[in-house]
Amino acid sequence: MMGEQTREGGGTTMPGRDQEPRSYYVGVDVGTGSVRAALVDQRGILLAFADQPINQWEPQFNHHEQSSEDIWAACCVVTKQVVQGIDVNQIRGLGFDATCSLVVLDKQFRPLPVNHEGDPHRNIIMWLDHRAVSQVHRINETKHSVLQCVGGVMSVEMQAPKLLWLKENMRETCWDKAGHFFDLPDFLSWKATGVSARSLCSLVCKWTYSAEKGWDDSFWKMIGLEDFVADNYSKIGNQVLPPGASLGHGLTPEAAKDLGLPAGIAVAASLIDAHAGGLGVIGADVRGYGLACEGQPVTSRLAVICGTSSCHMGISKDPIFVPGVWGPYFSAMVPGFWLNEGGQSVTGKLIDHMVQGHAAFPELQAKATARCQSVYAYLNSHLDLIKKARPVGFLTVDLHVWPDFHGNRSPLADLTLKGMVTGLKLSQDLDDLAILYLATVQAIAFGTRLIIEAMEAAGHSISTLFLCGGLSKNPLFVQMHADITGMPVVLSQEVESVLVGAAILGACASGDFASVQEAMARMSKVGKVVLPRLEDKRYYDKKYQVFLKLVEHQKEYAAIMKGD
Ligand SMILES: Nc1ncnc2c1ncn2[C@@H]1O[C@H](COP(=O)(O)OP(=O)(O)O)[C@@H](O)[C@H]1O
Ligand SMILES: O=C(CO)[C@H](O)[C@H](O)COP(=O)(O)O
Repeated sequence: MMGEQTREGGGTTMPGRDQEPRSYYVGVDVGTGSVRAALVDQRGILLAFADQPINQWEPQFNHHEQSSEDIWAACCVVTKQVVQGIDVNQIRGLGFDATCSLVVLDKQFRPLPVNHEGDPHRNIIMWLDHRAVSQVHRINETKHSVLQCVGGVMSVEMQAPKLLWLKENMRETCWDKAGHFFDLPDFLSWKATGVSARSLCSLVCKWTYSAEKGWDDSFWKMIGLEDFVADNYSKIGNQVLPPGASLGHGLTPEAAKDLGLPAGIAVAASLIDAHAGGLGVIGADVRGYGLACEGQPVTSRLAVICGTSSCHMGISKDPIFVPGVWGPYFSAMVPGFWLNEGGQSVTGKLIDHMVQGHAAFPELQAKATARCQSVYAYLNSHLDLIKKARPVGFLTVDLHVWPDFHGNRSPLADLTLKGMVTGLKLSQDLDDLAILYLATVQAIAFGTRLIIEAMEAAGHSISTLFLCGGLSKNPLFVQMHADITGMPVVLSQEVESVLVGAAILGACASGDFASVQEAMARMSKVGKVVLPRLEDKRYYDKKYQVFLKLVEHQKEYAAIMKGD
């Protein structure tokens, strides 16, 4: 399935027909399920958008793989689409963001298999791959000081355990032959420019690099990856640049041909996708919306990027250590600020799983198709029908979900946790599916509340949420986040704000803006504010109490089963 849409930008007609000469930037966003590109102008207006799904393989449970060649080919398709019909000489810069997946290449930069089947096409261990459980346990047992900067506990989704897994499980076929391990955003900028410098964002957030102290030799030696120290980190990056910095001589002629762009245009050091979403939303001018954050520093804003997973990005002037929340990471998103990143590993993926796995899903699909609606739009209108006079959220008074079907990333940092549902009945009709969907959406919002409470207990002071990503297109998801956290939710003028973030990188690399902060202020804009229904607070406070009991009970069950 391929979607493409172009639309008018802020009162203009089509790109290129403006009276004023314009500068354009191309943003490319590689999410878990698809690659998207946008043509964006210097005001942050999206003039063209295209997307294309990408392949994923799950050869075994908890093993998730992708192909870097497949992803690059999709980047080329969508980029060519968004620049069709414009004068490409007006394109000033290109920025990439991507999921934090691990790309493995040999010494000649060719893909190497990360699987026992030996399929070299599948050379990416995806971020949500949980194959390295034993490795991450051993890494955490070292209690090395670098763990303080990942919330005290390293996640199995980070790169060090995956690298150790490759060394321990695929020594001859992968480890010994490998020449380059890239985070996916850095692979893309290398592919575009031939420059293998890594972004500070990926190395700091997923590889234990410190913006102030660099690599810590003792960590790599302690976990059994001393190989990297011996060759001065050449395989994982010994040249590091801030996101938005211009790379080498810009786009190479070969990549320019692939992407349909002029050779030599500026290409930026990239960002992880959640961080690009953060740049796309967090700096917007909120004057005139009556929001508390208008009179508060930018540190009162929490960007929540909700796609396959949700990432909760909070910034601070001084480092804040939040148990179970990644960071503090210096300058990994907004330069000069510390970043804490909370997260839920599966959110969009969980909603899809619950809906698609239900017995009434074929009926839902047929009815939604008949109305030319997405299944989510259909479910939302179905909930509106069955709620009668009550607020929709009250339909789940006796149905509760714990959402950690893929472990808990934050703030419990426990990959052994599982999903829970309580309140099931014998019915399996469409009403039942709609209410289960609602309870799942609510559970994800309660997870966000738990993360915010952990961040506030450690010193953050958050008043406003800025949502983006695929799930922010779902009005029920947005309203539940407002109601359950009690905070207003700001949605950007551009729905595809992650792409605005990627374009901000391209704009910075082009030199058109003096700083990331300046580009953020000019290019991110408020579209809509969704206020919490404070009258429902008591109900959600009670449901939150149940939510917390669920995990308490899950731990008790595990303890009972472990006992003699
Ligand atoms: N129009 C929509 N309405 C409701 N939910 C949506 C819509 N579009 C996407 N989603 C949800 O968003 C998730 C994907 O978000 P997306 O940002 O595209 O993910 P990723 O960046 O991880 O590829 C899906 O799992 C789906 O649940
Ligand atoms: O770890 C992350 C960011 O640090 C993200 O969860 C990961 O990159 C996947 O993102 P998405 O859900 O948008 O596909």
